[in-house]
Amino acid sequence: MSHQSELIASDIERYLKEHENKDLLRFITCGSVDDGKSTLIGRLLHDSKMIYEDQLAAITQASRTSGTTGDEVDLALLVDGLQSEREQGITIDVAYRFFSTERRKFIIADTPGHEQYTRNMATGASTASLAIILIDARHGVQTQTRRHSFICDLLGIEHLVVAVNKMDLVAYDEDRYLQIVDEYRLVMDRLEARDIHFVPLSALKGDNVVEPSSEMPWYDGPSLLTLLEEVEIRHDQNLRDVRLPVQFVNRPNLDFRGYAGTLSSGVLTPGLAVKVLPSGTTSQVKRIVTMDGDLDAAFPGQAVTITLCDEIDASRGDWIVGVDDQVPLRSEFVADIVWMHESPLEPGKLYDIKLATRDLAGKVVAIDYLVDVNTLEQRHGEQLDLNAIARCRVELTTAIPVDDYRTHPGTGCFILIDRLSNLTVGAGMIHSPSDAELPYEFRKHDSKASVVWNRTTVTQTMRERINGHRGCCVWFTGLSGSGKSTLANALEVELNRRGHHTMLLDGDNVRHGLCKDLGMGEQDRAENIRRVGEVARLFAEAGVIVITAFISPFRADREAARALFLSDDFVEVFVDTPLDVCEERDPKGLYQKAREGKILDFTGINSPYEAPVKPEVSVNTEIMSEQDIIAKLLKHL
Ligand SMILES: Nc1ncnc2c1ncn2[C@@H]1O[C@H](COP(=O)(O)OS(=O)(=O)O)[C@@H](OP(=O)(O)O)[C@H]1O
Ligand SMILES: Nc1ncnc2c1ncn2[C@@H]1O[C@H](COP(=O)(O)OP(=O)(O)O)[C@@H](O)[C@H]1O
Repeated sequence: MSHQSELIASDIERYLKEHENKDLLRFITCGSVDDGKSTLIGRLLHDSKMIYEDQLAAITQASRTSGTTGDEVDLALLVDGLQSEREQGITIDVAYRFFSTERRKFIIADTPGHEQYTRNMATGASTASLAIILIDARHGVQTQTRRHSFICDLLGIEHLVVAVNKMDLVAYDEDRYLQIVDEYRLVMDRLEARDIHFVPLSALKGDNVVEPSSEMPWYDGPSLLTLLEEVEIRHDQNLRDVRLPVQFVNRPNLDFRGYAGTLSSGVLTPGLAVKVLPSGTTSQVKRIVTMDGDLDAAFPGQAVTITLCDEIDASRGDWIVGVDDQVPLRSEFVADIVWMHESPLEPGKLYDIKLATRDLAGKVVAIDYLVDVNTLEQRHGEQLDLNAIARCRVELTTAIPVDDYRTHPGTGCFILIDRLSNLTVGAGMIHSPSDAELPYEFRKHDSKASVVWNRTTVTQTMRERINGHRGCCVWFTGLSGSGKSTLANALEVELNRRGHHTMLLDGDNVRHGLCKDLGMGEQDRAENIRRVGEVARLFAEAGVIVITAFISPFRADREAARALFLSDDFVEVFVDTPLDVCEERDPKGLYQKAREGKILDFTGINSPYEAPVKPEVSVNTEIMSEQDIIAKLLKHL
C-alpha cells in the first residue's frame, strides 16, 4: 500500500524502483487523544491517500456509532484500532504505521501520551529521528508537553515539530498561536535538540496538515507534511565510525567465513582496515556479501555479511570497527535507564543485559538520581519504579566495548532482562563512557589489586543536593607573588557570601602540615601537587567548591590533578603575571634571596615554570584589577 501514483497503473516496475530509493523518516507523535493525536495521524493517512476504500467505508460506519465528530468522518477511528482503547477513549500501545508521499516514506510510532505510558513512549522514540509534539491550542503548554519533549530529548531525537492543533477552536487566532510558541520557548531552553519547528493546524479540518490553510493567512510556513518531507535527515547518521556488531558467524563450508550483522554506523567498503573488539585483532574487509551479489559499500541500517582478508577469531557479540577507532573497553559505565516493569529495579540484583548483539549479565550498583520527567528535576531515590527514569551506574561481569548513546544510538544502548521471567524490564542509554567523563571510582586504577573500592551509600550527588551546588575545583597556578593567594582568598569570600560551601588550600599552609616533609626539588613538588589534587578531589566529593593556590610549576602534575575530576569540574586559572612584576612585588622577599643565591631552586629564577597551554581562565594581575578578575571568575563558574 502506498500513496496513489499514476505509475502504479502504468509502470509498476519504475514505481517500485523510485519507491525503494526514497529515504525513510521515522517519527513519533507525542500527545494524547485529547490533543487530537489520532485524528492527526488519521488525517495524514487519509490525505496522503493511504486508506483503502473499504477501510474508509468501515470508519464512516463506525463514526456514526462511536465517533465524536458529529457528521464528519472520525479519522481517529483509523488509528484507535484496539477495541478496549476505543471504549476507554485512550491509546494503549505503541503502533507503527506506514505511509509514503512522492518524496519520502514514513513510519509513525504512535504511542500513548499519559505518564503511565512513559515506557511505551520511550520505546517509540528510540528509533525515531523526529517527534511531533502536539499541543491543544486551547490549553497551551501542559506538563505533558514538557514530559514528551524531555523524553524525546533524552532519547536523542534531533528534530522536533511543535504542532499547535485545534486552531479552529481558537478562531485561528494568530496571537494565541504566538503565545503558545513563546510558552514553548521556555521548554526549548532545556532541550539539546536544536532543530525545532512550529506549525499551527487543525487536524480535524485539515488546515496546514497536508495543504496550507486559507484560514490562517498570517502563517506563511510549510504545512506539517511538507515539514516532514523536507526536514534534513541525511546528516543525522553517523557515517564516520564503523560499528558492525556481529550477529552470527556464517560458516557454510571450510572456504567461507562471513561475519553477519546490521551495520550500526559508519560506511564499510572492501579494503577498509578494521579491528575486532574486544580482542583488538586487525584485518581488512575483503568482500561485502549480500543475497543480491557483492556490494561496493554498506551504509548504516544495512544487513550485510562481510569477509575479512585474514583468518581471525571473531564471534557473535564482537564488534568490527574502524582500525583507528578508540572505543573504550569497560565493565562499568553511567547510563540513563527507563524502567519498564511493575516490579522496581533493585540495585545490586543481577540482570541479563543485551547490548547490540552481545548477551551479558550485570547490575545497577547505584542510582545517582531519578529524573522527574515532568520538570527534569533530579531527585534522590533508592529504587526505580515502572515508567521512572534515572541516571544509574551499571557494572557488567565482563569488559566490553562501549559507546556513547548520543553519538552512537545503535551501539550506545542496552536492555535489561529479568533472569527468571525473561522479560525486558528496562532500557538504558549510555552516557559518555570516555575515561575523563567517568566518576573517579570507575576509572582504571593502578592501585594494588588487593585494595578494592569501597562504595559509599551516600554519593557525591546526594551530598551536592544538600549543599545546593556541585562540588568542583578551582585551581590557581602561577609564579610566586603572581597573586594566587590574594585572588583565591577573594574568590572564597565572594562564594562564601553567596552561601556556597568552600575550602581554600594554600601552598604555604599545606606545606606546614600535610606536606611538611616535602622540599622544593622537582620530585617533592610533584608529590606536593599529587597530594593536593587528591585532597581537592575528596573535598569535591563532599560537594564542596575547593580552591587551590599552588605554584604547581609542572604541566604534567597539573594534568594529573585535572584527571581526578570530571571535565567540567576542574577550572584551571592561570595567574599570568610577568616575572618582572612578581619580582618587583616580592611580597616575602624571596626573589631577592634567590637572586642573592640564598635559595637554590626558586621558581622563575633557577627553577622552571611551565605555563598552562589551555587554561579555562587566564588573568594578568598587572592589567586587571582584583575585582575585575573575581567578576570574570564568578561569571565562568
Ligand atoms: N624554592 C622555592 N620556589 C618557590 N616557592 C618557594 C620556594 N621556597 C619557598 N617557597 C615558598 O613556598 C611557596 C610555594 O609552595 P607551593 O607548594 O605552592 O610550591 S609548588 O607548587 O610545590 O611548586 C611560595 O608561596 P607563594 O609565594 O604564595 O607562591 C613561596 O612562598
Ligand atoms: N590585580 C591583582 N590581583 C592580585 N594581587 C595583586 C593584584 N595587584 C597587585 N597584587 C599584589 O600582588 C601580591 C600577590 O601576592 P600573593 O597573592 O601572595 O601571590 P602568590 O600567592 O601568587 O605568591 C599581593 O601583594 C597583592 O596585593
